[in-house]
Amino acid sequence: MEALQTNQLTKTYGKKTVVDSVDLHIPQGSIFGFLGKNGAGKSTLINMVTGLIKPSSGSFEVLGQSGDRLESLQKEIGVLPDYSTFYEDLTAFSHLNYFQKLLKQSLSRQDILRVLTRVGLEDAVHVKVKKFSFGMKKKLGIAQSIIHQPKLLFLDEPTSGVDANAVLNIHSLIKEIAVQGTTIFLTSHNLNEVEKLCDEIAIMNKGSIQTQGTMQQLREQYQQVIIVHIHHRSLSEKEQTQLKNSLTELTADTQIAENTSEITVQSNELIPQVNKKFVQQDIGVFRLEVEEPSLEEIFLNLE
Ligand SMILES: Nc1ncnc2c1ncn2[C@@H]1O[C@H](COP(=O)(O)OP(=O)(O)OP(=O)(O)O)[C@@H](O)[C@H]1O
Repeated sequence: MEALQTNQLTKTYGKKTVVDSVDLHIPQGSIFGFLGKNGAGKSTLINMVTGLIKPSSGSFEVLGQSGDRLESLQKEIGVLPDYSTFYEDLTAFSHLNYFQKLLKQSLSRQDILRVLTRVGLEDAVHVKVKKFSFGMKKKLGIAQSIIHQPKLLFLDEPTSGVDANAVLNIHSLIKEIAVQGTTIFLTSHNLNEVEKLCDEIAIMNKGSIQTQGTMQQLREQYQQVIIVHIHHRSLSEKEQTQLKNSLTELTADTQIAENTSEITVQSNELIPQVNKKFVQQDIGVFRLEVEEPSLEEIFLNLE
């Protein structure tokens, strides 16, 4: 069973198709990263699969149940929307307490305090939400989305607007929740965050899924060249020229220098052959580092 599956899911507004025949398969227990430029259709897709808006066509299943019967699954799903609204006159504690009762949970005072501590709001338990900063509201939104220990958690931009320390805390919280078996659907414009946290990534563009896979699969699919940094023994100018000449047929670009050289090749298979050229010329290699493209580079090169 998959945590979420969409089949040709589509949403149109008038003549504009903002989500176009999307097929997504999200395995249970994964941290799934969902990316796309502003206006790509991410929130619209999330709003459909969390029951906020109705699809124009297509279908979806959440935790093995048809999307038509989403009400029965509300206790299994947690959502941190792109902007949360709160009862400003309630304290953080009262807010969560009210919310857990809405979800028909029976959490003790200690349970609620534990959740507030987990998101880093232990010093604001009795502070009214209207006095909260943006980052504190974000943390309260996360607390609200996890209070009932959902099996599937949608986090839309969980770290935007929070300070660096809180970002790290939220990242460890996300990993911890995933280890406990919750599937996480993470939308973020922070590509480093997605690269660091997610098992699988989908990139949406103009309503369609442009690409989907693990970071390694995306690298293989979109990597245009591979840059290898080779740290070697000191080379004389003559040796540098000889080495450069011997590498011409293997490499797209070579930057040979006295102690470290940068070799650009078209595929991974060429790396051992490059290494062999060093060995043949009796050039000891101390370290060989392969530079991999970041998700940011892949994302920026798409389209
Ligand atoms: N209720 C609506 N009526 C008409 N058009 C809408 C409606 N909601 C969204 N859209 C349009 O659908 C497109 C996708 O919007 P959506 O909010 O899903 O994008 P997004 O990928 O979440 O963007 P962002 O990263 O900025 O949050 C946009 O062009 C938006 O203007």
